[in-house]
Amino acid sequence: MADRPAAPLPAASQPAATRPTETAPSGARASATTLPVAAPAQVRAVVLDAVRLRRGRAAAVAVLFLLASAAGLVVPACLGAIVDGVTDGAGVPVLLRWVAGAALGSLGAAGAALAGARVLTGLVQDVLASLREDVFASAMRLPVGVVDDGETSDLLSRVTGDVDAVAEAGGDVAPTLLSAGFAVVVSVGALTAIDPWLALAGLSCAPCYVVGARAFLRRSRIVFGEVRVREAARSQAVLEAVEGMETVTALGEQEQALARVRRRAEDSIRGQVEGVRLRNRLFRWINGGEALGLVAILATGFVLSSAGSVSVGMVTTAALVFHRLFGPVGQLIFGLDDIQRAAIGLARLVGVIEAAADVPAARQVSADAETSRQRPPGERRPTGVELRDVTFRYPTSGRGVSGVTLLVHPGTAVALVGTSGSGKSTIARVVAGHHEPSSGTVAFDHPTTPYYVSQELHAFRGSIGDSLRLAAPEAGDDEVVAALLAAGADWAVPTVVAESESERADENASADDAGGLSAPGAGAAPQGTAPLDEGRIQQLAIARAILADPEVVILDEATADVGLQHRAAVEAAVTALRRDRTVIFVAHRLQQVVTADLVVVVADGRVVQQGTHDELLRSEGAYSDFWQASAEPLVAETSAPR
Ligand SMILES: Nc1ncnc2c1ncn2[C@@H]1O[C@H](COP(=O)(O)OP(=O)(O)OP(=O)(O)O)[C@@H](O)[C@H]1O
Repeated sequence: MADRPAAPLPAASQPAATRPTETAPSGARASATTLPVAAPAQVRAVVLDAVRLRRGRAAAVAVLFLLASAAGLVVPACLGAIVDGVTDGAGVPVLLRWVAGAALGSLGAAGAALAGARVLTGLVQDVLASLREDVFASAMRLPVGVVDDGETSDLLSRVTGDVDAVAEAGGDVAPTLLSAGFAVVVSVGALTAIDPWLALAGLSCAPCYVVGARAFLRRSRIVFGEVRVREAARSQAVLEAVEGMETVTALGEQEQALARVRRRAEDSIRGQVEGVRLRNRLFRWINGGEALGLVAILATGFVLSSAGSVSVGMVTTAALVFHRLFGPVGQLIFGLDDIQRAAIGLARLVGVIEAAADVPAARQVSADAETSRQRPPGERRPTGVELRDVTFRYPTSGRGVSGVTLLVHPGTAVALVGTSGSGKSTIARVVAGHHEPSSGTVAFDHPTTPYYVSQELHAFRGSIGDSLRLAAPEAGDDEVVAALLAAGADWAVPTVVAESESERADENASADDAGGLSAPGAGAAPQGTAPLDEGRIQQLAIARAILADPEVVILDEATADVGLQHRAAVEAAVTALRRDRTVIFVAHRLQQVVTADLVVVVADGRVVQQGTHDELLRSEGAYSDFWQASAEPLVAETSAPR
């Protein structure tokens, strides 16, 4: 058997008692939300690592953008030569050669830029995909309260909104940033080659760009953040008024409701006007810088050409080289806002990874989790589990389990039974990897990812599809639907289908809507008609586990907290989850125990009996006592301090 490489912690199911990372890791700043935001150095390290792993493609991008910038210089150089040719009275064939050169140069530049952008887009998408996987895998190890605190839906907003912000910036801004960067370097080089004074004159625009960009960035985050807040408040007021129409009408408060909507709409408009003003101020700085640089180049060129050190054609080339920077530099400066948003998004994403880094679950296990999901179901390898002389004590109470030895054969189900506080959940959590044994070993037949489902009920905010995909980020709609059906959550299928249709509609809408105003909430996923009851919440938790497709499942009283009316549905879901897997379950009802291949009786932190149900019934001991007492539920609500 292979020693457990540190067990994972499916986020959606971890109990409060084992929340190990409520502190931010060093270097990560705790945000107002539960999850930390990574420090810039951490973000840089993650991005550089990702690029280093793809250094071939990164080098290709650099070479292509460099080529594009260099080829782009051919056009102004040829135009300068044409000016000189005309001045010197060159013939038409000579001038046509320069025209052809300019055409070839622009074609070459466009081709190289296109190829560079293509490779870059693939690279960015690839980096993002692996980042998103890392974030999901990390989220799997985070405690449920951290994953979603019921208020802010922080994790879901990170893996959707932040990934989108980074993807947007990666797709649109990164090519602009790179081409502008290379264009600036190559152009300054070209101007220097013509005459260093011309390069210096061109650089006179830099202070305007720097001052304008700094002023913009200082305010943009606040202003555009405020715009978003005010827009949300306006939408909220509209929604409240519409949803509460009957109450508003009954109380005769229509005027107040309308006034509130009007106030918030005006607030929102004021915010947007402020945003437009901010952009206009930036425009002024950019245009001022461009005018200054161009005038400086022309003036310097005039002096130089009068002195005979450069030709008029060369000055023309210099002016055109400078002019061709207007587009990319302007785009770059206006893209700063997106870059900033992407940087914040990245810091929030890396924050999730950093938060999970302290959880005692190794990264390799997350990789295992993904591997186990990618296996075709028929090829799932049943995995045995062996605990040898395992001891674990809670530092705060000194209680726990000791000397636990237990062999779970591949594909079998083991029930842990015992009175309250006897140590059943502790054994389950040790196998799940939530607690590292202070002595003894937990070993699996082969590296695997046990999936832990607790009795804790947690209704995720956000869409059902997203909440299921926490266990399997790349799962398609059909897989999500299959998991829901397997868990008997047929009721959720129409919602998930509507959610993904609405997401597609949103994507199409945002593709059509180039930065325009879309109706608030347009395409929002239809919400369920009623809040989820505990039975449905637990069915979703089990569907999530089915989607994760683990080889070993640990069920810690998964049906304990659902009401009697939901028990049958949840137990049916549990039966589907258990199929063809190795299962360790904490039983709280005798009826569940008879379904186990092995029953393990725990008392006072130790295993006191184990065997099949029939064997244990035949022998005297705690188990037959339980049956004789026929207590229902099995776990007496007694003693045991926590
Ligand atoms: N987070 C914790 N911190 C300190 N002590 C704990 C903690 N969790 C459990 N214990 C103690 O460890 C012992 C074993 O608890 P455990 O939860 O494993 O029992 P259990 O058999 O699962 O009980 P129940 O059926 O009530 O859940 C108990 O004495 C309990 O008080």
